[in-house]
Amino acid sequence: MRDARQSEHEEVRIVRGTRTGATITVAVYSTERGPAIGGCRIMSYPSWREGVRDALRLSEAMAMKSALAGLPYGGGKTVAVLPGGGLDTTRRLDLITDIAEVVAGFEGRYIAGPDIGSTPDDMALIHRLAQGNAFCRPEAEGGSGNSSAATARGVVAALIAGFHHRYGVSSIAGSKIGVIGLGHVGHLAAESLAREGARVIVTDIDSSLRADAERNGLEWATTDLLRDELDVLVPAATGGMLTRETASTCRAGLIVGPANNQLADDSVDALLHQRSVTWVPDMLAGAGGIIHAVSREKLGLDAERTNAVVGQIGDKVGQLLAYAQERHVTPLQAAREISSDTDSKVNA
Ligand SMILES: NC(=O)c1ccc[n+]([C@@H]2O[C@H](COP(=O)([O-])OP(=O)(O)OC[C@H]3O[C@@H](n4cnc5c(N)ncnc54)[C@H](O)[C@@H]3O)[C@@H](O)[C@H]2O)c1
Repeated sequence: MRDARQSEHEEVRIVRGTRTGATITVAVYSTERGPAIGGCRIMSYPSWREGVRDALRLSEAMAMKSALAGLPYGGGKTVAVLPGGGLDTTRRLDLITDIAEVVAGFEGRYIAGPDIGSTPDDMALIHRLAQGNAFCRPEAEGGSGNSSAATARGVVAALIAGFHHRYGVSSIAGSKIGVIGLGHVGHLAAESLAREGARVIVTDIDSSLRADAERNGLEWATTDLLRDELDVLVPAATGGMLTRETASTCRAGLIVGPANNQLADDSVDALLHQRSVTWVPDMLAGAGGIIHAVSREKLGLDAERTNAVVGQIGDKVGQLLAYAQERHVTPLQAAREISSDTDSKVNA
């Protein structure tokens, strides 16, 4: 039973970077399954408290992601609040060094990875300064490199499995799919879905991406994808897009995408469920990248075997949605129950 007065996080450190003054939060939700892993987010926030709140939410989601993916790791997250006015190259290196110092203090209980605002090169520096506790260094330095392609592969596997559950067919050819966010993951996923024969409509706040998208067979949206009639909506931008308001007007039958923390709050999951919109939890749909990093760097699997493990996300999505249907629970409840069940098996 949750006691709302007590933190569920195992450990949270909020540190003012000695070189940059940036507020850096490292939140470790749990190390029960193994060391906590989670990305390092560097972005601007309205206040440092918002940064801390994001670290708390994202680290909990990472714990669920690891458990659902069956990885021998717990969940953690770093959030560094970008100082006003941004950072030049030297100050940015100072910030990564500040972050590495905090990561090093966890002595292996937390392992960093890239996320919004950080790169495989940053992980190489953290790896050097924090006793090797960073994933996804560039391949030339012995790491598994950028994980976006694996994340996109996992999203496509999750989408096809979700499609089968929702519509009873496995082929997405001819379906209408909307993708919000054409960044590292979004553009790879969108192009791959178009290759499968879907009509893929895309949007991004960066309109300079339009020409490239159209060259690659994607349609640029002229309407609001969050309100359009779609077979599938793919949130691939930032989190929090599914609010009570957008969920109550959303006309997609299925929502599945990589964006972390898509639901503004847990009540949105229930609202989507009531409205018969099938939502695939992002903790599972977006797990391809972390599965790739762990499989290559820690489990020593080759590229082919790693791709096969990433592809198993499809089976896991099918199982999760079937579990939710059989027990009359929402997908988020199902994800919580399945992940805590795998945690208790680890602890047994
Ligand atoms: N990269 C990975 O391997 C990975 C793994 C797991 C989860 N994720 C999550 O998936 C999402 C996408 O990751 P990414 O690496 O492609 O990020 P990215 O920063 O490369 O791309 C995000 C894109 O979304 C666009 N965008 C932002 N706000 C938008 C809005 N309101 N409407 C439309 N477009 C908007 C940005 O312009 C950008 O092009 C993020 O939430 C990330 O945390 C990524």
